[in-house]
Amino acid sequence: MSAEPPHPTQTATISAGDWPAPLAEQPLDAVIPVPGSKSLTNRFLVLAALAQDTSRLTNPLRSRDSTLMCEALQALGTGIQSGADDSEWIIEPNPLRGPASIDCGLAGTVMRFLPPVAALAEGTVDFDGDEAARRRPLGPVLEALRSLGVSVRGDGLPFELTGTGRVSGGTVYVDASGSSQFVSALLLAGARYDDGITVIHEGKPVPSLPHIAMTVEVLRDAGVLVDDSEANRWRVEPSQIHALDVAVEPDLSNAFPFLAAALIAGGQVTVPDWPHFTTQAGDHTRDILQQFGAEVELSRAGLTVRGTGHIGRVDLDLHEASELSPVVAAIATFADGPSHLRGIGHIRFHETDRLAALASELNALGSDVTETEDGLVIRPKPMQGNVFRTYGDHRMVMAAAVLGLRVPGIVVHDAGTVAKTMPDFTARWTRMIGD
Ligand SMILES: O=C(O)C1=C[C@@H](OP(=O)(O)O)[C@@H](O)[C@H](O)C1
Ligand SMILES: C=C(OP(=O)(O)O)C(=O)O
Repeated sequence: MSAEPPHPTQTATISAGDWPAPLAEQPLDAVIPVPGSKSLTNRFLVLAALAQDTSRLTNPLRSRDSTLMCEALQALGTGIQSGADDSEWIIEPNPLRGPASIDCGLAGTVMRFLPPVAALAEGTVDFDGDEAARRRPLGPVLEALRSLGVSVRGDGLPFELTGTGRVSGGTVYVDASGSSQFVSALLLAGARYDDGITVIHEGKPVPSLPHIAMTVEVLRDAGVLVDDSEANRWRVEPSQIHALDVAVEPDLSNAFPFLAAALIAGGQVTVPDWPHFTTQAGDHTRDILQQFGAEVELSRAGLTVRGTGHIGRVDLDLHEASELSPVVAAIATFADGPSHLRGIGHIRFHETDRLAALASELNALGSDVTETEDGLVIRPKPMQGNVFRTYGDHRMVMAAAVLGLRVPGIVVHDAGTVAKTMPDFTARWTRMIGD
């Protein structure tokens, strides 16, 4: 990531890495397929590395976060290759071993999911990541591993973990109010611990619960017994993990800005292959866009969103689907009155402090946005072009693209940072507008 430029007071100038967000000159009419889900791809990779036999993953996401996950698992001994064609990966589990160095980049799924896996390796594994990743919370996962007898030096990135090839397992107490990924991480590896694992959450409510439901679902599909019948308590029985042969669903959170575009620019956008049953938090897209005033139709063709010419104000609790917040905030700047986004205090520790970043960048365009303890209040005002800083956050790029549909002259700084989950986002976006 390059340094953030100051906000100019006049027309923005364009420098390397900047992307002038295109205006929508006419209503949209586009069908936009989106690549595989980050959350599913990285869970499947972890389970495949811990499985008893070779797995096949079809339509995996190819992006910075999934590449980092592959490289980390390979460093621990796992074999990962492209299959017969480019749309599949073959994953061959091997005994996990150190010494290894793991680069987590800025990926929450890598920095949280892999310490409990590395604990099963024999040898020392050191972890680090982007500068911005060092401020992302990790302590509860490392503390839980320590309570199971694993040797860990450090409380966040960078840290070092030394495994003996096995983990006793048992009950751990975790405050997962900072991230659902703390729970998912321990559950994913827990089946391979001698006594399995029981995770008990103690603290304020856990955010992003659909992501834990996703973890439970993929474990069950791999033959693992999971009890999630009680709130804030998850039990994973010790067992083998079956090899996987799975197709990854499209990433519904990455589909969200494309579908939102129909509401902002008018016309319609369809994302094909929308699953009719899914644990992805991105499925909240349907309800959110409807609340803003769009027409939403799930059919054999996929999910179609049509603009109605009206964008209504919303009062939304996004605790379950917090990764959608940046694009929701962008939509709200065009609404017919003030909107309130709640339940997302923890996104201050996502890729960046998303509440501060959104307030700063939207206000620089002329909107009136204030931060609350757990969200944002957005009072729409006329906006004009400016540099839109992205803080290494892929979802800030997506939010800026949505704004640029209607606000001329938005220059998205460091747009390449969107490669965290969608390297060809800007090309797809341009295609959607030109279609
Ligand atoms: O487990 C996962 O794949 C994710 C869980 C969520 O994290 P938080 O619980 O930290 O919000 C979500 O926001 C993130 O994008 C992906
Ligand atoms: C919060 C996000 O990512 P991560 O998996 O790095 O937590 C996100 O994708 O919005």
